[in-house]
Amino acid sequence: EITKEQQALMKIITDAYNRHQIPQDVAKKLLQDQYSAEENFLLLTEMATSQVQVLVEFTKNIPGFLSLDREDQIALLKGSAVEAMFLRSAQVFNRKTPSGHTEVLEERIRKSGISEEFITPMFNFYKSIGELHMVQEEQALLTTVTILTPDRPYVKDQQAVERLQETILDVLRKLCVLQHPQEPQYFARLLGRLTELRTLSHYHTEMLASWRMNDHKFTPLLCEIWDVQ
Ligand SMILES: O=C(O)c1ccc2nc(N3C[C@H]4CCC[C@@H](C3)[C@@H]4OCc3c(-c4c(Cl)cccc4Cl)noc3C3CC3)sc2c1
Repeated sequence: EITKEQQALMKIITDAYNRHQIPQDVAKKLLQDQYSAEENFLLLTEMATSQVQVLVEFTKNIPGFLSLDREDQIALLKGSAVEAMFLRSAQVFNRKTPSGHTEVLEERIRKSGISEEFITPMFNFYKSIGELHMVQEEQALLTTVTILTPDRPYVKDQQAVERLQETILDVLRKLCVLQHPQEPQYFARLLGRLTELRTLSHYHTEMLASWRMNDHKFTPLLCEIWDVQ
């Protein structure tokens, strides 16, 4: 039911998704021993910066993305970065063999000056993603669907983005039927997570504002992608 070219498309995207990861020496920094709120924030800033770089590289491998209008490419990246990073980091929290980073990452996030009202929905999301037991192809395609959301702010040619997104949604829908035959609603559940991601993205804007109120500094790349400072 999945055509040859859909198989090829899925392979390109999944291979790119697996190839572009945070370098292990950066991830390892989570394990170093300072645990002050300041130290945690600095570490999380460094990791977010590294993850944005990884995200930009991954996006270049989405077939058709580089053919979009240049400014639209930027608008899609800016509009989806937080959501894509939530999806990517959900993997860390839901790994079968916890890489030891899981606990320390949670610890550092909980103690980095983020208010409880954002921590709760954040970890509920991580849990709800875990319950889906997505295969890596589903994770890669779902992240791609999130990046190719046509109605992000400042996107001019929404039709062009919609065409790309629909191509990916078609493959994802078929893959869900194949991977979860006992659960016909699985694809709908996956798309429901995208709604949850939009809510988290709004919380994230408030998280940034409260960090800034406490005079926290971000890196130039984070300032650019999140329009802060
Ligand atoms: O492959 C691994 O082993 C591995 C291990 C740890 C790890 N941590 C990663 N993070 C840590 C952090 C949480 C997930 C997204 C970002 C990357 C990073 O974001 C921190 C962050 C966030 C953020 C948080 Cl706290 C949660 C979810 C998403 C984001 Cl963008 N917002 O602002 C910030 C910076 C403080 C400015 S990727 C990763 C991979």
